[in-house]
Amino acid sequence: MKLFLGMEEETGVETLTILAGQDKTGNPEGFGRLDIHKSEIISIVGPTGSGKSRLLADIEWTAQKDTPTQREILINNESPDKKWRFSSNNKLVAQLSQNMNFVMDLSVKEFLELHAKSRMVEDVEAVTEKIILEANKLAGEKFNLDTAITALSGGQSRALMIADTAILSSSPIVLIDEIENAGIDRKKALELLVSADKIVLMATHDPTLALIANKRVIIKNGGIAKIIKTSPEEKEILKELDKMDEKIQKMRANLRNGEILKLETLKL
Ligand SMILES: Nc1ncnc2c1ncn2[C@@H]1O[C@H](COP(=O)(O)OP(=O)(O)OP(=O)(O)O)[C@@H](O)[C@H]1O
Repeated sequence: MKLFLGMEEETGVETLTILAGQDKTGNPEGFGRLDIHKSEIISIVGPTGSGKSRLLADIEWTAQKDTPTQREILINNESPDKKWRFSSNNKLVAQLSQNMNFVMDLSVKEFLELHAKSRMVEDVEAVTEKIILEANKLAGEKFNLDTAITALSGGQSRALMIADTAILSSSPIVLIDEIENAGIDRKKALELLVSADKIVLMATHDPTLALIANKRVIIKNGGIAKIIKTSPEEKEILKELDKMDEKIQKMRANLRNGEILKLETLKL
């Protein structure tokens, strides 16, 4: 990717491996190992309290049988270097969640420039413009470089963070905890992250998101009960769900613009 030229990028993570541990009762998990590759999306599903966030936390901490689940995380087939655990500059994992607020008094431009400079980007201007372009593709209402980051809406902040993570962050792994109501185009957000060679793990209950992944991890009682490959039939279902989603999005936009909803929108 052109934008990465000249940056001390290349974190070199090809695979993330999860080696099975135990569930809350101490029984072994229902799988042996899971290898996840660059540009792959894995979804994580399971009831409330079943352990989805715990799995994300195990990955973030690169667990070495030292968490309640006894799982082990490998990077490129090896026990990860300590640098991933303790470096703030070279983080393995970027987290995206529903709650994202800025507290600094900066414009979007100043914020992105600061980050770009810290990443030693050569053409700061081109990169900041690219991020805002991509962020505006994800957000409902457009914003510009002069907008104060504290003035961004929840959806705009998340759009900005996702575009920033995809384009500027060196973290090869992105963990997403429930972005159902994030007020952004979630599908485009995932496409953007995956096109930047990230490994994406996403806890979700939304079928239009869960089925984008080629595999989904089923969590029960604190353990991975099984790993399901998304079937061709499910991919067909996803296409239909996307059509429904498009109609819902259209009506959402109509509502936002103060329009009266029309039955014909359903027939599009
Ligand atoms: N294998 C395990 N052994 C022991 N404790 C576990 C295990 N897995 C999860 N837990 C604990 O169970 C609790 C609930 O797990 P967690 O918060 O990950 O659930 P969740 O699926 O993310 O829930 P929600 O959907 O409500 O966010 C946490 O305190 C977590 O540390």
